Amino acid sequence: MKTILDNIVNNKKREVAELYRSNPHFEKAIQERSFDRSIVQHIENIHKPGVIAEFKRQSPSKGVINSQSNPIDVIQKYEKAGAIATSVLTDHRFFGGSISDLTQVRPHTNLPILRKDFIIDKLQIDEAAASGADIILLIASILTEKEVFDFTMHAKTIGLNVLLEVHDEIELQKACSEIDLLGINNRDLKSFTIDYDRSLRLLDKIDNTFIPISESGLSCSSIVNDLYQAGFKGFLMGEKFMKEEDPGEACIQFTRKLK
Ligand SMILES: O=C(O)c1ccccc1NCC(=O)[C@H](O)[C@H](O)COP(=O)(O)O
Repeated sequence: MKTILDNIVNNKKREVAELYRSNPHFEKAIQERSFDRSIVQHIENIHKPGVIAEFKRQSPSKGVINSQSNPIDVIQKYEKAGAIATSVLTDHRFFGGSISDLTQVRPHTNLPILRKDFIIDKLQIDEAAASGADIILLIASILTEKEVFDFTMHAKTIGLNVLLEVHDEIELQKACSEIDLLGINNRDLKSFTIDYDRSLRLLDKIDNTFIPISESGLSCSSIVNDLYQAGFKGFLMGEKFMKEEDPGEACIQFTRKLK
């Protein structure tokens, strides 16, 4: 039986084919990119949990989360809250986002921006760089080890940081030394169940050259503080903020409780 993730990837293949057909020219925008927003430096300079606050309108697991908020307003408040980076979901069909959300917010924030999407082709990496992203997400479960390596090298060549998302030890074996951030997803992308202990169990197995990030289903400051004490540096959080009428304010309130 097909999972949601299979459907997302199949749809992504159609979108990538369409992108190729449109014959985009990303080279100039890539050459003109500025390289002043490294999440690696940000994360090493703060001495508390680093929140990567996400702009997310809807999701396969929760349906519509927030259809009202404006990405610029939200992300400016995320910055005020002290987030170390922001994540912008650019998938339209399943998450209600778009690449124009990314291009829109770029001039209005100094935060490093993660393009949160399902990357299956190098052209999407070029598109991310040309549209203002500083970081891309690679999801180990939908890529081969070779693709993880090739896409990472390509992203690094054009000045992007790479967050590799894994869910178990088998996926962890696809990591290559050039990635910057290693994300452990607490959400099982097949069943959508959340298990924070997954982060803790896998943490010991992570090479200490990677910056460990705990992703998804995080809503409680005490859990984030505990995961930070255990060794996680960054925390990718979307729904906790986006389900509120004022997501930026929710982020401000949340980050005050981190230590
Ligand atoms: O969020 C989902 O339902 C989802 C389903 C299938 C694939 C990916 C999915 N989420 C993408 C994400 O990475 C999350 O938006 C991100 O980790 C933040 O999670 P949360 O704090 O639980 O909104």
